[in-house]
Amino acid sequence: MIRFEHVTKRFKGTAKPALSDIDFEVQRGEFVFLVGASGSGKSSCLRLILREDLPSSGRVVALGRDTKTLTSRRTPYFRRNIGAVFQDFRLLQSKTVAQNVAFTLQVIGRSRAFIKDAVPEALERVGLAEMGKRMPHELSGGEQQRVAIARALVNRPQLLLADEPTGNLDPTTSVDIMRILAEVNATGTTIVMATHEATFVDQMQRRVIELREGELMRDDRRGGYGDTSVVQTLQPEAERGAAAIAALTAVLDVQREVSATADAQTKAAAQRAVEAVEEVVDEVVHPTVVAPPAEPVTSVDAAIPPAEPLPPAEPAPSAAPARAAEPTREADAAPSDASERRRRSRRVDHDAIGMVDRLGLESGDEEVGPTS
Ligand SMILES: Nc1ncnc2c1ncn2[C@@H]1O[C@H](COP(=O)(O)OP(=O)(O)OP(=O)(O)O)[C@@H](O)[C@H]1O
Repeated sequence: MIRFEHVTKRFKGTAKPALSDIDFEVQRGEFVFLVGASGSGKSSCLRLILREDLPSSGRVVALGRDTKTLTSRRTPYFRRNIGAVFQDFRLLQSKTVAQNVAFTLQVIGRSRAFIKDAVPEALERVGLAEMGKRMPHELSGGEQQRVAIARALVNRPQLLLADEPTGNLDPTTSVDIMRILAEVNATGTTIVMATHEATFVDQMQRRVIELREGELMRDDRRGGYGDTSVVQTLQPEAERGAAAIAALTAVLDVQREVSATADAQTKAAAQRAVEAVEEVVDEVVHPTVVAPPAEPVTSVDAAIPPAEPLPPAEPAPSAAPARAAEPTREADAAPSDASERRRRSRRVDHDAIGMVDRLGLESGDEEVGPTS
């Protein structure tokens, strides 16, 4: 799904690279936390995956595409398979909740029938089924982030990138967001999330990649935020059943398209296909699916079940010697002025350049889909 091969990223006018010789691989269906102090290179990693930047050396392969050989013209198509969520939500303030979610689909030319089904479905998924007509400023921060997640998911991306999605939220609201992300991951979407939130990282026990000053310090299959265990790079195994769930997601997509256009016989065939895949998925992955809590979430501990226990991992044959000795709790500190300025300028860029530029193409351009 994602592969970094000896990736170094240097920015003009900086003495030290933002990323130095980074190597890791993310498999389909994984949930990966990127942790590290402010300035350690987390956002740079996400920008490389989204092809908002290119590596200075090394290779970034995402969804089967080498981002260096992907042309700018085809990049918008590539990005359609990647949802992105940011700390500052980035909603279009002049549009309603439903219009925000629909906008991405309109930009990429989805049919009206598809949009009509997909938008309420996405809002329902994040618990905002009743709020489609509200304006963003009428929502709480947590609700705005849920809209942003619905928007990121509405086109059923294979990969969701989240850059500190709970950074502007209080702890209880953050729990809601993490629960939604855990549920999204349980339905097969790969998630890479940059975060400073030690609590969630410790509690969820997912894979943790730790960066420090642009270097990869730790890659733990089931890590905590401040884990100081021996540093090693592990080859992750495929998450159980993730491929099957991804297959279901794909079939449901087809079914939704079909139900908008096809005749009764085709619809019935699509329905049978869904049921067959659902059966397989249920058998294969049922134990790993995260069930939403029956009660409203009241505490961090009760909210997000940790990942299932793993069979003992084989030691990595080429385990690197320990480079990390200390947890990076300093990441909790407020971001520097420079970092805040950068964050703001990125936001302005996104709003100004707009989703149309990110995702839209001229008519007649060729579709570029993922190859893996
Ligand atoms: N466009 C840029 N030009 C110059 N330097 C940059 C640029 N973007 C990032 N950097 C530098 O690269 C390093 C890594 O930055 P990055 O934003 O990836 O860190 P981060 O871990 O995401 O930090 P934060 O948690 O504060 O968002 C920092 O030293 C930063 O100043």
